[in-house]
Amino acid sequence: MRIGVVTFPGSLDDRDAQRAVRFADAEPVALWHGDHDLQGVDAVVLPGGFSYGDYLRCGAIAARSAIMTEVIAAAEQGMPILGICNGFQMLTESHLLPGGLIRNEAGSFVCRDQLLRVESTSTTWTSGFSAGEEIIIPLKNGEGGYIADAVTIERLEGEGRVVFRYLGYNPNGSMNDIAGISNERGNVVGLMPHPEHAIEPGFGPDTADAMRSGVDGLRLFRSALESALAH
Ligand SMILES: NC(=O)CC[C@H](N)C(=O)O
Repeated sequence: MRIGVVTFPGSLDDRDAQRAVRFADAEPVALWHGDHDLQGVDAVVLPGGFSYGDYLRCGAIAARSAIMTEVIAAAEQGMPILGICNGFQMLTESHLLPGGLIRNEAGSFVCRDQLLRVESTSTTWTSGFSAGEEIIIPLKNGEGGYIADAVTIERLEGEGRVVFRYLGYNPNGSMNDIAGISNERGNVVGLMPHPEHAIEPGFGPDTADAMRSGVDGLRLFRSALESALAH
C-alpha cells in the first residue's frame, strides 16, 4: 500500500508521518502542496504543523492549495484520508469534515500526553482497535477546540462519527470532549492528537505505566493497511 504524505509550507510532522507509514509496513510517498498530482497513492495523510504560518486560521490557506483539489476529489471517491492536527484543521476548512477548530479555551498552546477513548472502529483508520479502548497519544496545538452547531453535534454523535474522545481531561475546550471525527463513509478521519508520535517504544508518550505500550498511534496506520488488504 502506498500512502501519500503532503508537505505544505510550514508543515512540521510530515517526516514523522512518513516514518509512521513505513513502520506500519506501507510505502510512504512524499506529495507536494503545489502539485495537482497524488502520484497514484492509495491513501493520503495531511500532517501536523503550521501550514502558511497559521495565517488567517489554522489550515485555512492550505485547504485552498492545488493538492487539496485532488485530495477532496479522491476523498469523495472513498480514498482513505487522515488529517492529523493541522491536517484535521485542513479537513474542516475544506468541508470534508463538519465543524471547525478554534483557539484552545485556556488561550495558550497545549502539549501533553493525552488519554483518549476510541469511540468508533468503523472507520478505515480505526478498524484495528476495539470500541471503548483507551489509548495515549501526544497532543500539541493552539487551535484545538472542536466546535459545531447543535444539529451537527447531534448528528455526529447519533451516527457514531465521534471517533476519539478526550478522557479524564479536556485539553482545549472541545465540545462533547471531541478529539476526532469521521465523515459518513468512514474513509476520512481527522483528529487533534498526533498518532505519528506514538509509534516506537521509548520515543512516544510516557510509558511508565506498564499497561501502556506507547505505540498506540501506529495502529491507525496499520488499520488503514489492513483495511486495504481486506478489500
Ligand atoms: N501540531 C499541530 O499540527 C498544530 C496545528 C496548529 N498550528 C495549531 O497550533 O493548532
